[in-house]
Amino acid sequence: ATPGHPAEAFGTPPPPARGGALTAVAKVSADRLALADLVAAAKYGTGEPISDPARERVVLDDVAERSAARGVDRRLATAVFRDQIEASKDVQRGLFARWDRYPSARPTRLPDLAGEVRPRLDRITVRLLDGLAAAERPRGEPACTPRLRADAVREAGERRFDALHAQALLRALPSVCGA
Ligand SMILES: C=C(O[C@@H]1C=C(C(=O)O)C=C[C@H]1O)C(=O)O
Repeated sequence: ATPGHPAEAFGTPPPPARGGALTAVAKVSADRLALADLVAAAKYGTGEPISDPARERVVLDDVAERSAARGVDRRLATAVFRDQIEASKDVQRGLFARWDRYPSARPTRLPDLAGEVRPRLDRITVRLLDGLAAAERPRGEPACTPRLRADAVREAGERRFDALHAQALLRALPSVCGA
């Protein structure tokens, strides 16, 4: 404690440390959301739908199986990934609308959805589940929601996310705290 520092003197708790388990969850979620740009680019102009329920089923089945192996509550894990998926689709819809309107902003490369992008998403699944396992304690604390929101806002700022991605990142996270 710094003698004479008013906050210390009155026992005000210090601000939450950065780099904690919830911060890591926000970072992995931002990594996943950044991939939505590649997903959108892989689908745009191909007739491939933004929403693919069969693929979502594969993702959620994978999550259910892997969560059990890590001791992460299966319903929690599934709820978190449902939010991740909705957030990804928000970004994809936003990008499609942008590209319809501004042809010069359209992607110049057609990424390979099955061969490149989905395998990258699958690797993030593992990281996010590990993150949820590591964040078990802070997830149950009352400060979870405000801390995670603050982490998401900071993460969006550091990555120079636009409003579309920043909103989607907030959309991706509430279920982490059981909301
Ligand atoms: C990311 C994709 O788009 C959507 C979002 C998904 C996800 O976030 O995992 C899965 C299926 C699609 O509904 C995809 O098709 O792979």
